[in-house]
Parts: sequence; C-alpha cells; structure tokens
Amino acid sequence: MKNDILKRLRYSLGKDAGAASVQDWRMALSLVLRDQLVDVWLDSARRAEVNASKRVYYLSMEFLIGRLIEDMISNLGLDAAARDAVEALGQDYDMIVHDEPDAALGNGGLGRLAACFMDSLATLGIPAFGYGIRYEHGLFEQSFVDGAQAESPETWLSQRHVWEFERPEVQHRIGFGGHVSRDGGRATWHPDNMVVATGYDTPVVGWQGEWGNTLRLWSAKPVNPFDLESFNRGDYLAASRSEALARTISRVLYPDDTTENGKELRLKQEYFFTAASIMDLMCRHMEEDGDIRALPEHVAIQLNDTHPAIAGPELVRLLVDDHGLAMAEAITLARRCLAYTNHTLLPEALERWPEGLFARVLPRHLEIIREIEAAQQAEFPGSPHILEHGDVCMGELAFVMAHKVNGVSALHTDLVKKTVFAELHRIHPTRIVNQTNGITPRRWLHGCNPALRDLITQQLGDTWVSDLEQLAALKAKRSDTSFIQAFQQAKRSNKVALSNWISETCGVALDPDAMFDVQIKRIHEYKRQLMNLLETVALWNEMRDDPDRDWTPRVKIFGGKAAPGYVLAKQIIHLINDVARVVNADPATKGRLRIVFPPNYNVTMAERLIPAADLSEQISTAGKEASGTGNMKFALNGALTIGTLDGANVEIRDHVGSENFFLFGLTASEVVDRRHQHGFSRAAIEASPRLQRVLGQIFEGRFSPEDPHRHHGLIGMLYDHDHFLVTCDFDSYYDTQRRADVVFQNSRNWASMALMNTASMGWFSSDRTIQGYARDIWQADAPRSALER
Ligand SMILES: CCc1ccc([C@H](C)CC(=O)N[C@@H]2O[C@H](CO)[C@@H](O)[C@H](O)[C@H]2O)cc1
Repeated sequence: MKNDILKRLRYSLGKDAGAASVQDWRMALSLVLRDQLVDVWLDSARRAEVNASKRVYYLSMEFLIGRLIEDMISNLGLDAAARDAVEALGQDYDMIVHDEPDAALGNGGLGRLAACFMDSLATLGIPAFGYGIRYEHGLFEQSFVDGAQAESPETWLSQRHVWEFERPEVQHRIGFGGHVSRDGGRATWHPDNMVVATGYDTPVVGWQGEWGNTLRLWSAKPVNPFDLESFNRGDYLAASRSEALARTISRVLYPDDTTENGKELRLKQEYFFTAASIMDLMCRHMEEDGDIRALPEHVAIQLNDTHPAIAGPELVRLLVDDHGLAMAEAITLARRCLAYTNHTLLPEALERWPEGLFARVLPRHLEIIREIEAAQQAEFPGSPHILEHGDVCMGELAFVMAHKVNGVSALHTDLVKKTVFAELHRIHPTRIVNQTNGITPRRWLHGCNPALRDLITQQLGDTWVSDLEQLAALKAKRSDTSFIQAFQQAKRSNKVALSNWISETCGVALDPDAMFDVQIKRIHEYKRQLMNLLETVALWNEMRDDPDRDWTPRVKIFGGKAAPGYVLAKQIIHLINDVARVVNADPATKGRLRIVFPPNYNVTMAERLIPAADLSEQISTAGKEASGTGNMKFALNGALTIGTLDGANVEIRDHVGSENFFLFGLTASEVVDRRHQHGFSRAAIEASPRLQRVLGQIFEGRFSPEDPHRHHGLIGMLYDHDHFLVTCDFDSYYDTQRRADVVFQNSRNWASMALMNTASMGWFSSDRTIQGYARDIWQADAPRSALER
C-alpha cells in the first residue's frame, strides 16, 4: 500500500513526497482505498442485474454521512495496513484521516439514520440505491460570538470530494411550472422551466467488503449553461443567469429540522431529486425487465418522511402520461412500490403546501393528486383529505399512496396510530407498522471507540460487528473484576483523550475522573436543553451553599445547532454559554463543576464525545422525541441514560433493565393531562423553591450582567407558555441527577451497570432495523444477514 500511495501522489496528484501537504497525502491514500472498493462495487451491481433481484430505493432529502475515510478503511479491513503504510511514509495517520471534511448533508436524526441504513443495506447484501441531493453547501458552520450562535456557509466541496464519481451520462430533465394540454383522454405537461439533474455516485461498501451499493446524489445544472448572445452584448450576468438559477436548486441544505418553511425553493428541491430518482429507477427497470406492470416485483421505494412524498404523483404521472396506464391501475401499481416513514409528530414539522404554489410549480401533479383524492374518497368515503383548507397535506398524500407506513419506535408508532393518522389508521388498520430505529455498530462502536472495540473483540472475536446481539455474552462479565477494570480503563482513556481535545479547542481544563454528562443533539425546546441548564445552575447553587458536602464532580457537555430562524433555540444556546462563563470562572466550584459547549457539533464531534460519556441526557418531553438515535449510541458505548419514557428510551430501558437506567418525569399520557390543567407551570414553580431561585437568578441577569434583560423572554415563557413542561419535570429530574451522583461514587458498580448497557444494545443495530424493513415492508431478502450466514 505504501508504494500505491506514492504512485497515486505522483500520478493522480502530480506531487512528490517532499512537496505533499496533509491533504495530498489524504487524497492519495483515499484514491488507493477507492481502487480497492471499486471491484466489489461494480461486481455487486452486475450481480444485482443478473439476478434480477429486487432493489430497495431509499429516497431522502438528507444523508448525514460525516467522514468516509475511516469507514472505507475498516469496512475493507485495512485498518492496520493503512496506518502502517502512512507511518512508513513518515506521516501522522490521525492527522491525515482527520483532514477529511464531514459530508454534512443533513440536519440531525433523520439524515444520520439514512446514512446508518446505507451501511446496513450494504453489510446485509441487499441491493439498494440511496437517492438524495448533492448540496454544494451542507449544514451551516456554527461559531459563537459573545456566546450567541453565528452561522457561516459550509464548504465541503471547496476541495475535491474524492469518494464520488461524476456520472455525466446519468442525466434527467426535470420540469417546473408551465401548463397541461389535453388531446382526447391523454394529458401532456408542458413545463416552462427545465433543469438537468446529473448523478454523482458514491460507493457504499459494507462490513468486510463483500457487497457494495450506490449513493446517487443529484446536482442541478442548466439546460443551456451559457448564453453567448448576452455575453457578446456585454450582459455578463444574463449570460450565466440560467446557470445560476439552475444551480440554486442543489445549492444548499435547508437548516430547519422541525419546522417546514413553505419556501418554493424547498418544494422545487423535493421535486427535483424525487423526480430524477423515479425517472432513474424506471429507466433501469425498463432496461432490465421492460414490463412496467412488473415494477412492484423489482422495486421497493422508501420515503424518508414526507419530503419525497411527491414520488406518488410523479410515479402515477409517468405510468399514465408516458406508459398509458389507466389512472386507477397506475395508482394501485404505484402504491405497491411505495412505503413511507414518519419521523415526527410535531405539527409544525408536517409539510402542507399551498395549493396555489402547487398549481404554479407542479400543475400536472396537482391534477393527479385530485385524482388520488377522488379515488380514496370513492373507496373510503369520509377519509381524511389530502387537499384541505387550500393546502396539499403531504402526510396524508404519503399515507394514501403507501402500502406500508411506519413509525420509528414502539411508542411513536403507537402515537402515530392514536394521533396524527388516527382516522387513516381506522380505515387502513394493517397499514401502519413499527420499525424501531437503529445505528450502525461499524461507525458507532468499531470505528469511534477502538479501546472498547479491542476489549470486546479480545473477549468475543469480531463477528459481533455484523451480529451485534452477540454482545449479550458480555453480561456474564459484570462481576468479573479484571474485565470491569479493563472496561473502566477503556472509558477513562476516552475521557482523557476528550479532555485533551476540549482543552485544545475550548481552553477549558477537565478532570477525567469527574462524571462526563453529555447532551448532544439539535437545539429544540422539546429536547429540553433548557431543563438541563436549569438543573446545572441549581447544582452550582447547592455546591456553593454546602461546600463541605462530598459532591460528585460533574462536567456538563452540550453540543448542537439551532435552526437559524429558531429564535428561542438560539436564546437557549446564549444562556448556556452565559452560565458556562460564570460557573467556569467560579473558584468556589472549580474542580467540581464545569460546563463546555464546543461549537459546530457534527458527526465527527459525536464520534469524539460519545465514547467518553458517563451519562447520556435523553430528557425530551414524553411523546415528543419520535425515537432518538443518540440514546442508542451512548448506551452502546457504555454510558448510563438519564431519561424520560419517550421514543426509543422506552425500549432501551426494557433491554438494559430498569435498574441500569435513570428514569424520571411524566409519561406521554400524563403530559397530555397536565397540559389541560390551568396554570400548571406556575403551580410547579410555586412548589419548587429550588427552581424559583434559579429562574430568579437568570431573570435578574446573574449570568448576563452586561445585558441583564437578555433572558427575560426565555424565563417568562416558562411561567405561562411552558409547552414542553420543563417546570413540571424539573424536580424529579434534579432528584434523579442526585441519585446518579451517588451511584457514580461507587465506580465499580457504575461500570457494571454501564457494561450491562453495552451488552444489551445488540438489538439496536441498524442491521436488525433494516432486516425488519426487508421482512415487513420491502419483501426483499437479505443474503448476507447474520441469520443467513
Ligand atoms: C420540513 C422540515 C423538517 C426537516 C426534517 C425533519 C425531520 C423529520 C426531523 C428529524 O430529524 N426527526 C428525527 O428523526 C430521527 C430518526 O428517525 C428520530 O430518531 C428523532 O426522534 C426525530 O426527531 C422534520 C421537518
């Protein structure tokens, strides 16, 4: 490999070793690795074609991939070889792999789940394509200016993205606007604005490099790139106008992760990638099979939330307008190919597009949606409407056009049946199924936690990496002193590594023997970072009130971005940084309490923080977090969870044992009841002197002397609009934190509880989740699943 790297450096990058930069070495190493995976990739594509096997198409507006170099290395089993080769060339291996920018093509949970699913589909040998958008700019870069979030454009493509292959021959014309003409019964759409979707393919090779799938991301390009006439007239802007307009469609990821923004460009992005993907898979089917009516046998399309829900009308459009099927048959055929995953119950996240906008941008699709609505109403009179109050409801459209709909945790799926789709569930009682989320153990244990990985492999061999339930064998080690010590040592070495990184990047010194208490996720009121912060201030107060008490030293670590337009979430960030500044400067609690908030939380930072965590904060208002996946990553890496009975916390607690989980707070049904009680938050504050004191301090500007009124809005909101019941869960949360303090003081006991978490997380592998989709939704076989091996 050493010579291959030198050869690539010379002939692909035109550099000799003496002149090479870290980036050059990384590119050269990556190109050598790429050579290794192309064979299995192309071979898999050929085999899928020859076997005419059913393909899965995962349509997602987001793929939160992170870095790929380490994934490629470990899936090819080249960890040692790559490190040895790079070190033999006198280079710093960690520096080289850390040089790769994150592919931050997603906001949070939904996007990261899509990335984990791609890894599991390849590891299980299920032929699949991931389809999405090749954003020029991913999720914004976050920095803090005087404690407040500032955003700047993300620039991952400012350098060559070495893992992708541009496919200039894979192009589809995507239309917008215009009108529909009719001759006889046939409709023809005449768009008045076209762009070209060009495919960029990234190979996704599974564990042990036995199968490779494709992530095809679409980039928008103009039909006519350059208007020479305008240029010759000296109107240079006009000359590149069409190019600029076209590129806008795949220019940037919308940074909202819970609020639909109703922007026309967002609708165009959704249609652009969905239409290109549907056209692409139809071409492949017609080339390979040729019988349009056989489509459902060969194609399973999964819609990652409602963002690609236009896939239903688009498929029907092609079947009717291009293939001449009758509307009714086309609708039925399309439904047999489509399935939809719901990821949120938050009303503001459910997409509804104004009919007027639809009529302007997608006139033919609006007609077809009317046909779909009419057919649904005819067959199921009184069924909830897709077209309602002048809006196109994308949730109802996705549901009606899918043969299966799933939630992402048992509690969430239950709530989907009882709330957002209650009526449709009554009409279609077998359509909704549950598929509890999962995470890939390749990135989220084998890759990010070598210390724990090696300890486990020493014990079990390494087949656990693709058969995670084997971890259960470690339960027998919970009273094995030497194993527990080795387990503790692995955690401590991760905490030391993180302490070094935090002191370098944030200039804050951490005590690796303190409890590392971590909350990393998007900033949102329902995730209740605010409650965590209020508990921290209460703890600070009592550490100062009672300095002689044997306090468990705590390090509070926060990480997460707020959607730029989400003012309240940005205020929460500002408050956390304001409190951190005061607490970290307080000699009275020095060495006992530290608060750090490293800016620009992303996948790579999660890989750094999670292995070093002792306590995982999963404290959302019950009924609001559809599943969570960070919760799974923490437990797998030997952290204990403090959490509510929400999302997948419920199933995690069932698997790890209630004795190994710090539960607190109202349940989902208690939340609903409490909300109906008038003045519930004032009553809760009234009943908690501890909370009153903290709210008073913040309100008076104790943590923002330079702007005493800064947090008035936030605190005022808790008195009268505490929609997410921070006030009601505060005391039980505080008490549970104190319980965790006591347990942590018995490090041996804590470690065996942590081991029980790691050992019990096998079921939360995304391999198990994907096998569930393959069995219950796609009817696709998984040739390489552990079961089949
Ligand atoms: C239209 C704006 C928008 C963009 C993204 C979203 C996503 C659905 C939000 C999201 O990421 N949801 C998270 O999905 C995860 C994967 O299933 C779950 O684990 C999280 O609980 C859920 O919040 C909603 C609305």
